[in-house]
Amino acid sequence: MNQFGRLLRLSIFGESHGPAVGVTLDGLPAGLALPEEDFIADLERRKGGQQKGTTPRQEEDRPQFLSGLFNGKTTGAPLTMIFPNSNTRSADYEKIRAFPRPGHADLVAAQKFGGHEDYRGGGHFSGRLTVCLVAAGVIAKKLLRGIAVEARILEIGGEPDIDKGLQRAIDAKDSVGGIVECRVQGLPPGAGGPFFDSVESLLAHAAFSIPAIKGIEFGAGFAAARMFGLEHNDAILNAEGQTRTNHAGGVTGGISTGNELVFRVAVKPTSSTPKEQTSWNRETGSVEAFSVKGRHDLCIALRVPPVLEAVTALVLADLLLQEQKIPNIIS
Ligand SMILES: Cc1cc2nc3c(=O)[nH]c(=O)nc-3n(C[C@H](O)[C@H](O)[C@H](O)COP(=O)(O)O)c2cc1C
Ligand SMILES: C=C(O[C@@H]1CC(C(=O)O)=C[C@@H](OP(=O)(O)O)[C@H]1O)C(=O)O
Repeated sequence: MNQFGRLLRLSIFGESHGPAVGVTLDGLPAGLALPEEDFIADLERRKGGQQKGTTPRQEEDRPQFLSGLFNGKTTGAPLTMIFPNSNTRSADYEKIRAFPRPGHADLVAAQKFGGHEDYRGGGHFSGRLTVCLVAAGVIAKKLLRGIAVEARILEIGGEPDIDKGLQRAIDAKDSVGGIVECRVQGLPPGAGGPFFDSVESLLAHAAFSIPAIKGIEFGAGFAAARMFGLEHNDAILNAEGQTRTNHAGGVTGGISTGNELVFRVAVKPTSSTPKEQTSWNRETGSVEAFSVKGRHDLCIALRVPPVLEAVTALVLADLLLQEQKIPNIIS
């Protein structure tokens, strides 16, 4: 159930206000060096509290290795890392327990799990678990030698000037969404398959596993629907499949073309907006006004780039393992 990947299998576990969140990666090649300092850059990029508009909740976010690592290198056995939760404020959630937050998982979780779910901090649904994805992504990036995966924010609240987009939300005392683009350079042609394991299918599957992602498009994406064929076709320039334009975003027939892989995701505005809103009160049974108090990201998109890079790297590493382009033992 809570597993993703074919040869490189990822599972994540834990709750935002439980003792820890964690990740197990199975199928990793043996002999891959994993010094702790190699995790720091991406984990720091994901951390909250570093910039305006992100949660002030501060966690250390350093991996603790429980298995799969010996003498600083992967053993080939399942690798498990955990990230303790130490800065939780669960009382915030007791106060609004009567009100399932619109746009958050509170109500669906209660419906599905009958009230047994850990609702504190969004429990297992929380963006907190993306620390696990980022750590696993650091390892996947190491497997992608010569391939660069980079994501950046394209706009916040429809505004390409990110600071301006964010300031509008701060002034409005409301949350805001955004668009994040991911580009991959150096991906060889031949990864992916025509149907269920198309590069787009797998990346979409992985991207939608990030909480708050509501849309994805590859290359020209939805704009392709408004083009004529001649405009959209990417003229092929040589036997390597290099093309003059890249409306396909680096994938045709579900298979990587060797051109740059380009896709964008839509990140919704944080449901836990500071604004007063209404919800069905599960104690009184009536619809009432309430507001969320707590330490929330005003703009989740600010935190998404390293997470998107991570899931992208995981998908591509899995596909390249299948293509036998990554060895089973790293020497
Ligand atoms: C890095 C990250 C941080 C997030 N921070 C918050 C937050 O502070 N408050 C909140 O309500 N939702 C936050 N979310 C989004 C919720 O986790 C998400 O909306 C919720 O689990 C419901 O899932 P859905 O939006 O995919 O439907 C965050 C998501 C990510 C990826
Ligand atoms: C803890 C993180 O983000 C959390 C994601 C989140 C949510 O609802 O997704 C809600 C907030 O949780 P809390 O109310 O416990 O502060 C964020 O802080 C993190 O990203 O490490």
